Amino acid sequence: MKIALLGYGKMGKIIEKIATDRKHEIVLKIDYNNLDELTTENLAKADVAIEFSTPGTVLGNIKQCFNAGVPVVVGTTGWYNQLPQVKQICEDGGHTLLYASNFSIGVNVFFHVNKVLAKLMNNYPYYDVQVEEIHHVQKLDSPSGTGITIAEGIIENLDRKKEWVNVLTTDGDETADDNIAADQLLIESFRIDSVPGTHTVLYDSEVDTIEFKHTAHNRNGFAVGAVMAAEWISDKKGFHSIEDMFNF
Ligand SMILES: NC(=O)C1=CN([C@@H]2O[C@H](COP(=O)(O)OP(=O)(O)OC[C@H]3O[C@@H](n4cnc5c(N)ncnc54)[C@H](OP(=O)(O)O)[C@@H]3O)[C@@H](O)[C@H]2O)C=CC1
Ligand SMILES: O=C(O)C1=N[C@H](C(=O)O)C[C@H](O)C1
Repeated sequence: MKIALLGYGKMGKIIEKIATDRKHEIVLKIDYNNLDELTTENLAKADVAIEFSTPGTVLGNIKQCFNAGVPVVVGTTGWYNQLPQVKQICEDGGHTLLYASNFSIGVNVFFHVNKVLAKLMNNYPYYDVQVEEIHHVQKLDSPSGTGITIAEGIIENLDRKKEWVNVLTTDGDETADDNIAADQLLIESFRIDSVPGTHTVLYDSEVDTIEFKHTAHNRNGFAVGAVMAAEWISDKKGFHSIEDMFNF
């Protein structure tokens, strides 16, 4: 397949390596320094685009892909309040998009088990639950997209939680959960050094704590999943999330 990379930072560079290893060809690489090359004509040379840029640039890039008629895999996070609008434009125009807050296979298994666990915990009301996420200090958005997906999975399945709230804890701060109502689910975000991504669900009672945790050792898992998604979506139409691909 011919692939356009929209965003050529930490993720774009690893995706290039994985895609090339899988015998794909990179026909376009866009970062902040060559935005003038992001034209309909150049995009149309690709079979599929993979978008890992920034929360502020992702929507414009998605629209460019729609205009060029190129299916797009979106990994960028921090724009999910716009999902309904993008879904509408995608479906009305007969375009193709797949998005995921996290493309790693391990995290998608985690998402599935998280929902099963949340349903089970309806039987045990003396446990409170919270989500923690740790990422590198360059991360622009909080909470992480993965943290939001985990929280949504809990809220859909655990009757006593109705909405999530986020606290970004920086060095030296104590956890500020005093103002969290019983029906709110805390997502606590930490930004530390170069951590690739660690997500934990904690069920805490007076007598014990259950910890359910995923630790990314590097970014390769995200990149492999994104290239697999590009392969999967290249012959499809419509608006898809990664759940459609894994089909657990
Ligand atoms: N869904 C998933 O599995 C994962 C999602 N992510 C998400 O992916 C996004 C990117 O992450 P990461 O690669 O670590 O971030 P980086 O900051 O390393 O890379 C972002 C890239 O986007 C480029 N860029 C800036 N403006 C534009 C534009 N208008 N069009 C295209 N590219 C542009 C930057 O260029 P320049 O450097 O020149 O400024 C840079 O190359 C983040 O939102 C992150 O949360 C990350 C990992 C996994
Ligand atoms: O910015 C990152 O690095 C990551 N972002 C994604 C997110 O916001 O969940 C996925 C992964 O955790 C790495």
